[in-house]
Amino acid sequence: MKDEKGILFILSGPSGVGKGTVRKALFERDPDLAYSISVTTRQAREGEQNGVDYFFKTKDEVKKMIEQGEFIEYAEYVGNYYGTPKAYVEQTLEEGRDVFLEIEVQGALQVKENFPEGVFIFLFPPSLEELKNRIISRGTETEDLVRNRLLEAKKEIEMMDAYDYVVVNDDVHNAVDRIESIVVSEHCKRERIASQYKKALGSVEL
Ligand SMILES: Nc1nc2c(ncn2[C@@H]2O[C@H](COP(=O)(O)OP(=O)(O)O)[C@@H](O)[C@H]2O)c(=O)[nH]1
Ligand SMILES: Nc1ncnc2c1ncn2[C@@H]1O[C@H](COP(=O)(O)OP(=O)(O)O)[C@@H](O)[C@H]1O
Repeated sequence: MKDEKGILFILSGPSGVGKGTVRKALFERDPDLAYSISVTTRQAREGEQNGVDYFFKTKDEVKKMIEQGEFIEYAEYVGNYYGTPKAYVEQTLEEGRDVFLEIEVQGALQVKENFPEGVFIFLFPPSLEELKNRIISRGTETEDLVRNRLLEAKKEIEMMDAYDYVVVNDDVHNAVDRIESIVVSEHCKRERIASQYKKALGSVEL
């Protein structure tokens, strides 16, 4: 086990902005990062796997988990529940690994209350028009749901001042570069690197 706890990063932003795409590209580059798999009541999309993309549960199962305090945060989003299981996040941070949450804005604001030391990153679309194109091109939503998600997106963008960082997702590689820089600077800020050097200095005889 490492001496220091990992850092909790919260990647948030409107549906369709590219959170999933950017997070997957980031994890390919940095396999030491840990991803917290959320629980949801929504239907699995084609190709999605239980326990990989989400833990797919019924409404009753999720309500029970809420009652038993098993979530760090949860939110109802376009008719479904989404929540972050507490045990995995706490245990993984204790082990000294950085954990990423990929969640919508209401949930991110709840995390801020319970984990103020978390690092909050808002992924921003190059434009609302491009956001709409991305939701449509993904082809997972009906016309009504696209509209609901865009209405939600407008409200979510208004909340971006509550975040520590705003990253524009114009290009996936650029967005991942920016997020990697944030991870490095947060580690420097917490002097984890400096404290390792201090220990090494202490062992040198002058
Ligand atoms: N609050 C909260 N939001 C989540 C969680 N997991 C996923 N979400 C968000 O819920 C929204 C809808 O997710 P999903 O149905 O998978 O659609 P997509 O992200 O637009 O592909 C997205 O903004 C997700 O980031 C969670 O555990 N808690
Ligand atoms: N930088 C980008 N440029 C162009 N298309 C993108 C970019 N990032 C993501 N996309 C596309 O936008 C759509 C929505 O991305 P997704 O990762 O599912 O978003 P979210 O998880 O935020 O809902 C997908 O079709 C994805 O391939």
